[in-house]
Amino acid sequence: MAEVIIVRDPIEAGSVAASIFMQQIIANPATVLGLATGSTPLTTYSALAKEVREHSIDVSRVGGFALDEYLGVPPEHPESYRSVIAREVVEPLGLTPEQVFTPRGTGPDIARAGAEYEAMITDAGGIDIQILGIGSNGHVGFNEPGSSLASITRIKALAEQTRRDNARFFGSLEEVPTHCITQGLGTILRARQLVLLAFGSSKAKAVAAALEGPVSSAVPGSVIQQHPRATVIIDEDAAARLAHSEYYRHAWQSAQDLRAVDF
Ligand SMILES: O=P(O)(O)OC[C@H]1O[C@](O)(CO)[C@@H](O)[C@@H]1O
Repeated sequence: MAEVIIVRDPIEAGSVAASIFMQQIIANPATVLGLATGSTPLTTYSALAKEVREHSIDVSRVGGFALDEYLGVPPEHPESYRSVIAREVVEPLGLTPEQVFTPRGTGPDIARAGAEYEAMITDAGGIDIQILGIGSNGHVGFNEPGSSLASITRIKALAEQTRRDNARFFGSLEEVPTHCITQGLGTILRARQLVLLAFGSSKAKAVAAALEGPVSSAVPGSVIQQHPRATVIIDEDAAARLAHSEYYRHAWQSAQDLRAVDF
């Protein structure tokens, strides 16, 4: 079972998650990060960048792999996940673009892009710590409901709900791509540590299903239950539908402990 930490707001979640990432990077300066996009990880990335600056952490050997990419969106497009990761992670953390990889969403022989990406992750020694958001329909990465629990990086169609959710990043719903390339649930489960975050009432149903429902491809986020080393950091609105929130609230103490970690 994942450790569940309920926090007051996304800022606090970001500082708790950044502490976990810092511990990992300090223990292993050649850490391979698994990187999510979307709005959820933003407070973690900015808190981590602040910690890295303030403690002059050497990140020259850190590597990174993004979870997913839109299909057919060129890397230089401002909403490609390559661009988003460059803005939100590479620049603030002081990494070079060569340290971080995103799945290829364009180019020749696109059907091979998933297998290529899997090979790149394997060659890098696997992902040490993966940050995850969860979609309002329970998706993680772009593994929409119905994705195989053993799936690897591949091309997928985006659910209509996900396209609507992500329309805010594009001019209109019509401009949101229909397909993506995403790490699979099997790829995600191979990461050595998972940190899943969720904020707001729109995520409450997905969070409850993922943490307390059956492990099922109907709720891709439920794979978190199968991981031996997973932490879930959620605000009170996202925790609102959990049946066992008293137990999880108890975990609030560990948020205090994590914040007190002295680097
Ligand atoms: O964080 P958001 O924008 O709510 O999106 C939920 C999740 O969906 C994805 O954007 C799909 O890639 C995740 O990376 C993200 O965390």
